[in-house]
Amino acid sequence: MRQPDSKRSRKNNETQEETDRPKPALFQCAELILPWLTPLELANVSLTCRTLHQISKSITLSRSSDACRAFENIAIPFCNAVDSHPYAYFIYTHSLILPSSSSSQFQRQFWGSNFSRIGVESVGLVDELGENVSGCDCESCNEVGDGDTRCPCSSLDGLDVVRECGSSCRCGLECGNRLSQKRITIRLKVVRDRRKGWGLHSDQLIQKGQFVCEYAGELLTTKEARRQHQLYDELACSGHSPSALLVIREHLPSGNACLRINIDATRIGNVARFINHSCDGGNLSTTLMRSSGALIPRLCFFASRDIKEGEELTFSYGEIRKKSKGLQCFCGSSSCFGMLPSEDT
Ligand SMILES: C[S@@+](CC[C@H](N)C(=O)[O-])C[C@H]1O[C@@H](n2cnc3c(N)ncnc32)[C@H](O)[C@@H]1O
Repeated sequence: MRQPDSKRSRKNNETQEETDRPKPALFQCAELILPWLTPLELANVSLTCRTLHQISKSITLSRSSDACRAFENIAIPFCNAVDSHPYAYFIYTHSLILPSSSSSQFQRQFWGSNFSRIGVESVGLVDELGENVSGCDCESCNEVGDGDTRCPCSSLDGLDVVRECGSSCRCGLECGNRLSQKRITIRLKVVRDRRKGWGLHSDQLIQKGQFVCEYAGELLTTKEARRQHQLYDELACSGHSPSALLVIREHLPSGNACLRINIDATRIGNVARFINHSCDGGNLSTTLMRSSGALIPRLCFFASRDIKEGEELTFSYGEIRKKSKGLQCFCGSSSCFGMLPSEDT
């Protein structure tokens, strides 16, 4: 039934007044402070009164809508149809970080509010005349302008490391040889599975060879990694959240030595920390990329075949050798070994 005009305009005025009315101080403070809280702190605060309960609810909703805390170009939502976990809590970084910087800088991170969407960084560069500059013009490169990947920086370094332009090149992020530095551009989602926990899924068709994401997290020394590994094993036995400590070995060109890289994304990482293992090698290939001027290579994921929208993204965590105790594997592939690979195997 249509409302009489006078009644409708009174209602509109009331709604407008409600929007214009200054929010109570408690409300304003809560909107600023609550997004900094951990899930447990948020749950405790939400029990104290109805207003804080409402704000906590909207923060939880906002957190579950973007696992990346607005640090990536696109939002990557959590989807859970199997239990009551709305999201997984971790501190977001889109690149590798040293533990020394993480300890002081990343104790807390703002996450979950209507105004938490920060400006997306532009990757386009302009020259002094305001023209768009594109293509590779790094110092070691004679070809300027076409932006393809023929720059000498892209030649293979040693055995398995691919080189990209980096801080020692004059080019910017628009360079065609910085494919893996442009952050995530593919639509993804983090989906809950009853047995494997969270997993990363594609939310669009991904073509074979496309860059998906890098494995970001804290770089640990081997001694620290061994200590953390032991701790995570103990925590896993008592039912704690899964860990995301990855060990990679780069074979050095001499062939006599290898560089061990330990990336721990358990506390601080990006969405790659949700990629589960598959015994058949999965649909992602891993490549070590070294940016020109950087000492440590980055571990990057590429589609090893065309991946359909909705498919889970997986890769092999490593070789499986016999071990009496370990986590059960639920990859579901016909070649499933029954157990997850582990550093100690
Ligand atoms: C890097 S995390 C992957 C994300 C994790 N599923 C989560 O919920 O955060 C690695 C952990 O995921 C679980 N996982 C990964 N692949 C699995 C598989 N094929 N079967 C069972 N659990 C798996 C294990 O608990 C493992 O320690």
